[in-house]
Amino acid sequence: MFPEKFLFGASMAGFQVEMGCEKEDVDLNTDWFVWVREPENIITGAVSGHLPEYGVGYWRNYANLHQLAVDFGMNALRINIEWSRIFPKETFSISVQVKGDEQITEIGVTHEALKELDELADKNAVDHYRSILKDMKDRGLKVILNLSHFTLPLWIHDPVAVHRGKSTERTGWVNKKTVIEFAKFAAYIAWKFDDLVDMYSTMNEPNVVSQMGYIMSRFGFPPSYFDPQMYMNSLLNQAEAHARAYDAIKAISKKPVGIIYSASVYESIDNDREIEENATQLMNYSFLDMIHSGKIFFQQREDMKNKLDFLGVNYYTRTVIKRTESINFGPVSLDWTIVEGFGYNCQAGGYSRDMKPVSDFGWEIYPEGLLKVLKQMYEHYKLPIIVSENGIADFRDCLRPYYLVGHLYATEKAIEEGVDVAGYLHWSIVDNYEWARGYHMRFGLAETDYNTKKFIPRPSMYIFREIAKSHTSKIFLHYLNSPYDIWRLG
Ligand SMILES: OC[C@@H]1[C@@H](O)[C@H](O)[C@@H](O)c2[nH]c(CCc3ccccc3)c[n+]21
Repeated sequence: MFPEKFLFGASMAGFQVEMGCEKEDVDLNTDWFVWVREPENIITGAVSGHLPEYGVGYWRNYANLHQLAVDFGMNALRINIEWSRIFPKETFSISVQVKGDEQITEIGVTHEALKELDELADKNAVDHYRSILKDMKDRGLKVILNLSHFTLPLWIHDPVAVHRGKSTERTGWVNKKTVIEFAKFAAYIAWKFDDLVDMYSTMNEPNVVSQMGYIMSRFGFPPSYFDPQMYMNSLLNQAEAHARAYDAIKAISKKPVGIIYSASVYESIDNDREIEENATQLMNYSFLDMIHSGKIFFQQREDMKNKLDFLGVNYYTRTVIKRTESINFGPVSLDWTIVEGFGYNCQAGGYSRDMKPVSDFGWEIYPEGLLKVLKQMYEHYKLPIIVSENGIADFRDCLRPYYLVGHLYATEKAIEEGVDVAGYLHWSIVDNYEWARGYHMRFGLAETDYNTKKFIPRPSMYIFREIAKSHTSKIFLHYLNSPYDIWRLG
């Protein structure tokens, strides 16, 4: 059974759902807004050519989406506040007390600084986000507020300039100054919204931002510039930014503050335990260790430890690896590589090499991996966990019922085996703008009609409601495993 207070909900991101109704709802001031319409990216196929301003329209029709959540058994939603909407212009001029330069160990945002930030802030955006969060609360939904979800204000990041190798100050998370500006933003959000927030997350998937930005530079994420040193700097700066934002929020709020991290389970094709441990350490633990134990690779930083009250774990599928001759790039060296035909690397709409079904996105259905990763993460950090993203791109909703039951069962089983899981947030409640893939990928429990902005619940959404109401996934186990024999969770 799921605990009485278990959070059943969904996650969303501002850039992926807000725009779509009126012209004035469009936020022109982010790196992603510019990136997805950059001609080079569209012509080369790096991005879909779809534009976010034709999307869900949540900025205007948030009440419908919140009511849909309530109607289908949800008691929580995760959304983020777009930094660029609150501060469309730079905040460098606001002075705060900063200790350290190479290593920023403390940032003091005084009340004076908050009032000055209030002068710069877009008051309509502040008020509008307050209406959105208040509407969630009024309908009995818990508010899980994330601050940064992939997008950065254009005054922080010029993705095309970086992509072209041009010299610019606006290098996003690679620039140390971004740590200070993010701490100001975090303090301001806590100051203006704390009465409407139940839990904070500082950022979504810092590891993905760095990996897709500076290593996997052919997957359409800004700035798609292969540079291992920039990869490392962006990771380290995001870890420091999290720690300073954690302190800034805690100076104002008593609510829990965590981070949302993209995790996978790393399985060797030939039972090579050593490379599984190496991959898990590098990909799942190395970033989070920085803000949990203060371990920055081989250095200890007291100002970075104990900066997590909970962990948001985003899990979609596994990663199968095999040993290789060590590959050294910059500060990182790998003795493993990813094997095609499993996990994220399958043929869309087909089957994995283990004959497990694969989504429209080419991701293998592997709920066993969620059970494993929840147990690994809890064993390693002993922190409360929320499954903050889990879902499948499946326009026809023919795989999602199996995916949903399998992963909710994995979550329920983890709880029964002693893991402190406080919630499950599906990705996502409605179809939305899928970054470099635009509207092609449909992750919604409900289908989005992008013409009418109506949401049509898919069959899976009724399954979600029954599980949320009965507080167990076991009512569906018998019906939703055998045809595909997807999982053996024991
Ligand atoms: O791709 C589905 C979702 C995105 O829509 C979310 O914004 C993002 O938080 C998120 N992360 C992941 C797993 C890592 C990943 C990110 C982007 C592309 C491919 C894999 C999947 N998703």
